[in-house]
Parts: sequence; C-alpha cells; structure tokens
Amino acid sequence: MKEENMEDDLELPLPTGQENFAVWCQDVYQSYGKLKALCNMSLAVPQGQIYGLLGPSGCGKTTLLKCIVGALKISQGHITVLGKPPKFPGHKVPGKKLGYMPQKLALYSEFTISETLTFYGRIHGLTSKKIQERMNHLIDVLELPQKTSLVQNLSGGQQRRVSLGVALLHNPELLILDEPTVGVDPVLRSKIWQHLVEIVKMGKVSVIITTHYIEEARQANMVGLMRNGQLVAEDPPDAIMQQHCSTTLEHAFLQLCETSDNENDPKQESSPPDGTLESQPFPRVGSPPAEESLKGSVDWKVRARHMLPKWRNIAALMIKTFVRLKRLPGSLVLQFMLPVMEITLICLCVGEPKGIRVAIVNNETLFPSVSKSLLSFLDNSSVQQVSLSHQEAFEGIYNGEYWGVIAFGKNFTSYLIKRMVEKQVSQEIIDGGSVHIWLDETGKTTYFSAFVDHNLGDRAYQVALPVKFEKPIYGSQNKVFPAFVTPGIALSIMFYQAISLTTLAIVLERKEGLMDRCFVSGMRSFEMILAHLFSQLFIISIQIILLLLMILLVFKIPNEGSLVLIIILMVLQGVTGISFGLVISSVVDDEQNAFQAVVGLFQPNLLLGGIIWPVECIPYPLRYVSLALPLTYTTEALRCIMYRGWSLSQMMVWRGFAVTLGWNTFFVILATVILKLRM
Ligand SMILES: Nc1ncnc2c1ncn2[C@@H]1O[C@H](COP(=O)(O)OP(=O)(O)OP(=O)(O)O)[C@@H](O)[C@H]1O
Repeated sequence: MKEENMEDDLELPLPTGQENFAVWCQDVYQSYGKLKALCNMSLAVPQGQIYGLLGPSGCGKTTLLKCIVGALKISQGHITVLGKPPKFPGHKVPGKKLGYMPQKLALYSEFTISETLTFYGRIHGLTSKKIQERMNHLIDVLELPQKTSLVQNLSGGQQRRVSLGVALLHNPELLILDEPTVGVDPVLRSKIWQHLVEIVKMGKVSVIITTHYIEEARQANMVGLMRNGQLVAEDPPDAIMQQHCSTTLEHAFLQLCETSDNENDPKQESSPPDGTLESQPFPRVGSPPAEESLKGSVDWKVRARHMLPKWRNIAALMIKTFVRLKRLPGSLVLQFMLPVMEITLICLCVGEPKGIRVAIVNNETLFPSVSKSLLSFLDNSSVQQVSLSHQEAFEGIYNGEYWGVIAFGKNFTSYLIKRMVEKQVSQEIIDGGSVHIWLDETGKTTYFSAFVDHNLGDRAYQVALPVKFEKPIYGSQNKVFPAFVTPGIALSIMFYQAISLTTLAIVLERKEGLMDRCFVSGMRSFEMILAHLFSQLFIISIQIILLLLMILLVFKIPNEGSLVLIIILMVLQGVTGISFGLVISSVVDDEQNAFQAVVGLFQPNLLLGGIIWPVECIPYPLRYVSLALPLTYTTEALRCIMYRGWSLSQMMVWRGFAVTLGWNTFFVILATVILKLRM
C-alpha cells in the first residue's frame, strides 16, 4: 500500500487539451531498417470508447500498438497516451495504466493460469486478495478452465483468453488488444466484446482493439482503417457504412481498400521525415504537447523515484524464475550437474598417461645388470614394457604399436661403470653406456621427456644430468598438469555456464514476447537485470559448492589458500559471465545467433586466457589480447590462492579481483545502455 501511495505521488496533472483523448498520434513515422512500417500516421482515440483498428495484414497495426505502449521508439512524430508521451517519468505508461495483450501469446508455458495472473498481479502491485478476486471474475467471464491448469496444456483459444485475462487483470485505464479474438469461437468472441462494451460503459476505460473479423468491429464506437502504414479512414462504424451505402462493415472496408489502392501508393507519396510532411487526410485536433517542456517540469524527486528499482518487480521476476525451474527439474539437475561432470572429466582425463606400450630392447645378458635394475624401477602402471628384438621393436614403432623404444647395448653395465670411473672415455664407451630412446613424437610423448625423472623416481640421478630438482617451493612435483589447468577450468565453467544460461533465458523471453509484456507492465530493464542476477546467484552458489567438493575432496587437488577467497572469486567470475550474457542477449535476437556467439567466444578465451597453457607462451601482440580477457588475471589469481596460499595483499591476487569487478561493471553498463537504446 505504501508503494501504491508513493506511485500516486508521482502522478502529474494532465496538460490541457488532451483530456478527451486516451491516445493521440500525430505524424508518426516508424521504420525497421529501410522498411517504413508507419508513414505519417495520425490517429485519435477518444476517452471511454472502443476504437477498432482494422487493416490488411502487414499494414502496420502491431507496430503502431507497440509504439503506443512504449515498446518501440518512433522515428518521428508525437504520441500521447493518457495525456503524456509513453515512458514519461512518473507516468504509468508503460505500467499499471495500460493493459496490453500482444499478438504473440507471451505467456510462460510452464505456469498455471493462477501463477500467470499472480505474476502480473504482483508487478501491478495488487494484493493477494485482489488478485484472487479478479482471477475468479476473469475465469468466469473468459470461460477459462481450472486455474491450476498449466498454460502449455491449454488449447490455442484458451491460451489467448489467458493472455487477454492478463491484460484485463488490473482494471487498466487503457486496454490495447492485438487480435484478442483470433482462434476464439463465435459465442465466446461475442462474450468478450460484450465484456469490453460493459467495462467501457461502466468506467473510464478506453480500448484499442485490432481484429481481422471486420464485422465484430461494428460494436466499436470508432473504427480506423490502416493501409500501408497510414490511416485512410476513421469514423464510427455506422457512418462508414452509410458513406459507402453498404449494409456490412466488411463491404464498406473492401470499397475503401479498393479506392485506396486506386490512388497512388501513399508510402511513395509521403515525404521522408524531414519536417515538411504532407497534411493528413483526416484533420487532427490541436497541436502536439511540448514533450521537452513537459519533461523539464518534472520534479527531480519524481525522476529519482522513477529511476529506483522496485523490489516487488524484482521479487516477482525471481519467483517466476524459481517456479519455472521447479517445473523443469531436468534442466535444473543439468545446470547443477554439468559443471561437476566437466570438472570430473578434466580431473580424470588430464594427467599422467597410463598403460603406454614401450618396446624394450635389452641386449645385455650379464646378471646382475644395471639395465635390468633400471627397468625394474619403471612405473608399470604408466609404462607397459614389451621385450622385443631390435628389428621387432622398430617394426612395432613404425606400425604405431609402441610409442617408444628403450634400448640397452650388450655391454651397458660395464661401459656405464667405465664412464663413471675413468677420466677419459671413448665415444664407443659413451654410446654403449647410454640408454637409447627412440620416440613416436606425434602425440602421446609430452610425458616422455619426463620419463626418466618421473618413472625412475629416486634412482633417476643414476642416468640423469648432474642436476637435481629439489622439492618445489610452491605446488607439487606430481600432478603438475591437472593442478595447472584445474583453477582456470573451474573458472571458465562458471563463466560459460552463466553466459549461456543468461543469454538463452533472455533471448528466448524476448523472442516469445514475454519481455515486451513485462516492460509494458511497468518493469524496467534494470529491474530485469537485477532479478536475473539474483536468481542466477542462487544457481551459481550451488554450482560452486559442488565444484569445490569435487576438486578438493574427491580429486584432492591441493589448496593452500583461503576457501572464502576462492568462493568469492568464483562467484565474481560467474557474475561476470551473467553480465557478459546480458551484453550478448541485448545485441543478439535469436537463440541460434546467441549459441554461435557463446561457442565462438569459448575456444579463443580458453586458449588465450592462460587456462590450459601458460600466458608466457603466447607471442607478443596476442599476449596483450590475452591479458585483456576476463579469465586471464582471475585464473592467475585463483592459482596463486590455491597453490601459493597467497592472500589479497599480493598483487597477483588483488589484480584478479579488481579485473573481474572492472569487467562486471563494464558489462552491466554496456548491457543497460544497449537495452535502453534498443527500446
Ligand atoms: N521486427 C521487425 N523487423 C522487421 N520488419 C518488421 C518487424 N515487425 C514487423 N515488420 C514489418 O513491418 C510491417 C508491419 O508489420 P505489423 O506487424 O505492424 O503489421 P500488422 O498490420 O500488425 O500485420 P498483421 O495483421 O498480420 O499482424 C510488415 O511489413 C512487417 O513485415
């Protein structure tokens, strides 16, 4: 109730001259690229009347309605809705003054009828009691099935009636209905019209309705015929029929269409929006209100309140997300399990190779021999030794059966001893006292260079260069590669999960018209962003808990640092993914392009972000790109926390946090600006 009063405070007195018109459009132009959908369009809808907007398919009716409700910006001209331009600060258009039924169904298919009406009721600030009261009334009037029925299980006609119910729910002052009677049987159609006539008679309600059933528009007080983005006739239905000596409205309109077609194409005639427009065939009233001077008169407090997010809208959107997730348990489980599966695969599949077949050619017959002793130290889980003759071994390696050959000469032990004790030895002794290794370097042999060190363990010094690697200062000698990639992979999972979920959710909602409907109900882009952020944070938190359980407890990846820092960094990376997803979805219009954008960004980020290979390997011009990516410094920071046990006092750690916060801020601002520009 408090919020209700606050909203009422925002109302400003209507400017004089416009009180008699619910909607007033003058010289409106609107284009989609080069296509002019509205050309020099003018129309006046009197207060407290039903206005039937008729016209052939593609003439611009939906476009005009979208401009009126503020879902589309006009290129030129003036529109006044209930006294002020759409989106005027403090004016509830878009908002609770409007009831809009779009042409698209624009319903959440996983919702029940009751949940659908409750969702929009919450946005309009109705109390639960009022929502129930209105719901029961509308179910009765629109002959809807049980309110617990899921929208996806309703027939096409029933779904359209639910959509109409959403528009009627909060008793708006202006109803804008885009083909509400499509797919509805004649009896119910007549009932819907009867209801519209009644509410117009009873209260100060105005209605604009489009329909392809021209005869039903006889019940309207006024009808307008559109052709090629222009209004070509506007009068009460009886007057139009009289003018064309016709007994049906349909016939009269056919004649009007023919007359209009015989005249020159109005689109070609009308001049471009350069300020020298032709006069309209139907005279308009008065001059347009001076929008800028009106805006200038708005108190800063009103503006400030208008800018503030409404928590009830955010709460309604969050409840909506959780209800949808509840109805889609498979998708919910996938969202939680996918990161776990990915990290499990990384930890299982990346690391020491196992069961590698190596051909052993040992020509030493002496017993005991150093060669046998060395071979006995090989780790047999990693290396499967196959003893062969020289010829068989080389045939095998050429056929790809073995990934290496290890060979010892006939006098290996004695030559090795000579190498160690004698001051000067011949080349023959050096060769004969060496282990000879031939490798197939085409794939699996990354580890073979470390073969001696890893697999001969503490005997490695016997055959190695006189260099000893002591216990590492940070990290461990074992599992070097899995430990290197795990932090980056965990962060990239958080990042890309958040990007794809955000992008898909928003792009689909926009495509299905749900977003437009929310905007017209008074929701603002900032509120939608916040609501999405909060609900995604819940999902991210569970993903992080599961990821860390797998990394630290199941795969025992070492962690020397603070768990709190690790969690905060992962949350921030997830939020960066959300904000980046907002940017993609504000630019891209369909899920296919969105999918391509996400997949296209994934690999460059993985390769350039220092996730699977150190940034130091990247050549110079590219390294600057790498450092500018959202994952690079964060991955470095997470490695420093986990393996070096560093805290925020270290530059490499705080830099990761700072860069993530910077990217977040940038993406959120960018997405908000793009959304605002596109609206
Ligand atoms: N998003 C869009 N992008 C590009 N062109 C569009 C878009 N929406 C509509 N149009 C084009 O604008 C013109 C007017 O379309 P609009 O949907 O307003 O017509 P309409 O009179 O409502 O048609 P119908 O009665 O079939 O719904 C059409 O030529 C249409 O192809």
